[in-house]
Amino acid sequence: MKLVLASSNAGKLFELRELLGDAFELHAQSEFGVEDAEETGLSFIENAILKARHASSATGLPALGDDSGLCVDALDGAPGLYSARYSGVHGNAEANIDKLLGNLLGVADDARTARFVCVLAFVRHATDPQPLVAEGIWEGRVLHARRGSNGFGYDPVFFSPAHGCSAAELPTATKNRDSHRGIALAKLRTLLQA
Ligand SMILES: O=P(O)(O)OP(=O)(O)OP(=O)(O)OC[C@H]1O[C@@H](n2cnc3c(O)ncnc32)[C@H](O)[C@@H]1O
Ligand SMILES: [Mg+2]
Repeated sequence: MKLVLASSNAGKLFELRELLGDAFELHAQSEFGVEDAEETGLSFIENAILKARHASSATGLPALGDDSGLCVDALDGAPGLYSARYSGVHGNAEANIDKLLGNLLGVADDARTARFVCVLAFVRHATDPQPLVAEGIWEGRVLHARRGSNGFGYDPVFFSPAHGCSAAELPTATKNRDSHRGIALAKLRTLLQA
């Protein structure tokens, strides 16, 4: 199946291509000159659907939207929906991490609980009244300093107790198997087969 990924994030594209394998031909929206959708929703679900509809409308192809982020308990769920632009500059992972660590200065390990959330939305066409929607959650906590260099975004400061290391210290295949995105995609595949 040929489909368009409604995202400009290279990290997402890389992970989703690995996850989807050969049965899907996943094209970045940039290949068709599609600009980013306005993320005006108040939830990951709303934004994932907005993104997918926008890309499908512009390309005429089925589309996959990914809206994701890091929700930190000590910060009332921030950066959450605004994870990509937490520092004020969209997509600046270094500045986003610096701001996050600054806001958690002095917060003890057991109060640094957090989770990665990913919602994937699939639309068959731009006005599809029945988008397929799947959510994945990955529990962990925010480290005091960066560890590792794999992955993207907040991976260097996200500690996964299940793995005993940061997300950026995991090989791609392990992150993809156990991450919020990997879990959401496994659920979406089940919905696609139903
Ligand atoms: O909207 P698109 O174009 O898809 O790209 P984006 O980077 O703006 O994506 P989001 O709006 O969904 O914001 C998600 C942000 O959450 C963070 N994030 C999401 N998944 C992550 C992961 O697997 N590892 C690390 N950080 C992640 C990262 O900072 C992303 O930029
Ligand atoms: Mg975005």
